[in-house]
Amino acid sequence: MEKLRIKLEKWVNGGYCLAHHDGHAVFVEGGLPGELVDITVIKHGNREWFGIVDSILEPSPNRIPSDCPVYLECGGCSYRHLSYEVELKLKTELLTSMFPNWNGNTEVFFGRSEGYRNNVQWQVADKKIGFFARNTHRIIQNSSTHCKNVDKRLLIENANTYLEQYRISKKSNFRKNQKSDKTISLRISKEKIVRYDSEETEVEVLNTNLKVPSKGFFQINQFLLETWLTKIKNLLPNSADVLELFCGCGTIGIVLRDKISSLYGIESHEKSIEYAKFNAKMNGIKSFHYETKDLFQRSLPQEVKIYSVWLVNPPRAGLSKGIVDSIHTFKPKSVIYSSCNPSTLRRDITSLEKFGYQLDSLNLLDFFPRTNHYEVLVRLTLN
Ligand SMILES: C[S@@+](CC[C@H](N)C(=O)[O-])C[C@H]1O[C@@H](n2cnc3c(N)ncnc32)[C@H](O)[C@@H]1O
Repeated sequence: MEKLRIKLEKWVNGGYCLAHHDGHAVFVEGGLPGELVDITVIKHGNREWFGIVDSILEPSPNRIPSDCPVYLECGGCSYRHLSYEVELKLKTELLTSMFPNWNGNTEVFFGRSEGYRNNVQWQVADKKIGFFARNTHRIIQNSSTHCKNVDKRLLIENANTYLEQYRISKKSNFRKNQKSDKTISLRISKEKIVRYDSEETEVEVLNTNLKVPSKGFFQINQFLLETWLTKIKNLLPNSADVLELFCGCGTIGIVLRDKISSLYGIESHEKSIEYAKFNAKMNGIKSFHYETKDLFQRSLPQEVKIYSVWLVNPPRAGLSKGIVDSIHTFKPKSVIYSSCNPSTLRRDITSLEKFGYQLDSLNLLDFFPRTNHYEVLVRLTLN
């Protein structure tokens, strides 16, 4: 693989520093702006190359030693070589640079930067368990014991205590398990650890009990969940009539039920919708309706026009053209949009601005410390 000596210029999205070489933009991981580094080029595109830092000749004053022995080998984190404070500043700058016309205050919310993940997917291969090395199916030695992002209870040595029912507490039985499983996905359920693929999860948040089905989505940052929901609550008008798209098992609407008069929730995962109906009932709600629909396949029905607030929380792909067009057709007064992908969020905001919507709240919630990801919560209001 090609080696290069290169000066890193500036941060760009995705955890990369941008550099240039021989007419190519080079996206480098593991560096900091201003540093002179030796890199290995791991991918050559026609115009864009990707590289990873091998050694640093001129370090930045912002560089700190990584606290993870498998950092960069694993690929899960992008920012373990800078302080969390600098990381937050960087994420805020990257976000605000995507919205140059925004002149309001960008609020930044963060919680603990360690042990925040309430779920984990351990890979199993060659009688080992842990994370894959980036772009490979090779398990990194001992990686199941020292990931700092996951709740300690999910590290495999600790999870054994909780997983006795799976007979993986003894090494011999654990090996037996490895033959049948390619992954072991675990999630925290109140005080227990459960298997994501086959068991439901129980959560208590802001005086609300929720159940999440096996394989159903639930937000992963256990320390920022209440902060996020409270911020959404503050963006909602009183007695709102809400259309909740990509509603999962109903978390947002059900937790914020005191501010909502009526709600229609749509989501494609059938079991999540079953659980949303159950969760609403369990929390004493009668005026919420839920339906299973693929929001990327179908246009929205006429009856959604009665909902003046649309609450959308799509996967990374963002909103489909059908949903954006439906917003144009049905003209809700406001769209509250929470996204884990700032690029698709920006694309959708640009489309909605053409229909007369104006951004009036921009918030960064650092759901994924030490990685290049973060959640963005916005509100758009019709002029
Ligand atoms: C980011 S999650 C949000 C879930 C929920 N708002 C929450 O906070 O738990 C995105 C949700 O979109 C759902 N989803 C993915 N693709 C979909 C589609 N094509 N149509 C409808 N829902 C979809 C997923 O099942 C998931 O529950």
